[in-house]
Amino acid sequence: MLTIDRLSLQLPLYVSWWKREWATCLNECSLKFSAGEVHAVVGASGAGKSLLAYAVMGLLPTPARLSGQIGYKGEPLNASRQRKLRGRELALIPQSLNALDPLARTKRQVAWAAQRAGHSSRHARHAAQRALDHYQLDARAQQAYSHELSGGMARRVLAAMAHVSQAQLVIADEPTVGLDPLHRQRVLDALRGLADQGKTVILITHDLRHALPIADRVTIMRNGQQVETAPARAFQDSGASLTNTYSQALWLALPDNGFSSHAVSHAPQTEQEATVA
Ligand SMILES: Nc1ncnc2c1ncn2[C@@H]1O[C@H](COP(=O)(O)OP(=O)(O)OP(=O)(O)O)[C@@H](O)[C@H]1O
Ligand code: NI
Repeated sequence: MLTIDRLSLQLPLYVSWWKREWATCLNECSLKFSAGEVHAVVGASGAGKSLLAYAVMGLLPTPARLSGQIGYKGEPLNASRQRKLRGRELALIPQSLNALDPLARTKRQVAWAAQRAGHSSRHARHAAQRALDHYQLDARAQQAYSHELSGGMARRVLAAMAHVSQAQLVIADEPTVGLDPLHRQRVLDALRGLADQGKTVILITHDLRHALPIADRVTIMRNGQQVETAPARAFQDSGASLTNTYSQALWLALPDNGFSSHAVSHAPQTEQEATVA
């Protein structure tokens, strides 16, 4: 469905106002995402998760140096295809709440997302209403402008927009940050539901604990590199079937597993270090 092959990304880093260097933000990432699965991409802040999402959607900042291949349904996903499919076949629930249009009320904004996906305007209004109800956005929230919404409400509006897009591929970038447990569960269940309908769902999160119950596979990222891709069931007991010490440390650091956060910060960066350690 979606294949990422040796994707590397460098972005400019201004070491002083006249001197620009290129910082490697993604380093030879190769990933495959299949229809019908929730594939979680998990890593600490700055690991490169959002940039991976932007690279797939064609929303990287410029200038950027990108190498490697991205394929979608067997064909290269180039810039013109990304433009054509974005908001239709490819949907992103962005991490930043600034993605909401400050000049449109909630309901209109969700209806636009549905219309963009190809619904007639009447259908779009219905689809928007269903999605808004699903995410428990009440009449007041539906009439509100984005600055009048709480962070958690705004995040649910973004989820509703992705929901109405009818996309084949949904990338949800930290979709549950700031949500209470009930709403978090609704969003996660909705993502699982999309995968069960045969769609491809990429769940980006720093929280392995929330991802595991709905994920089929998990990719752990660190410092722009993909550390390991494993089935979600590998994250159990002592994590012995995980091949990488950092993935194991992330798993063991979860509160129910002994809470050894020391292990995460001291996990070796590379396999080479792991052998040395
Ligand atoms: N527009 C940009 N220009 C330069 N560097 C950037 C830009 N956006 C991100 N970076 C750098 O790329 C790295 C990865 O960023 P990214 O946003 O993908 O991390 P992330 O894994 O999504 O983190 P978080 O969990 O905090 O959202 C970071 O070191 C960040 O500083
Ligand atoms: Ni991010």
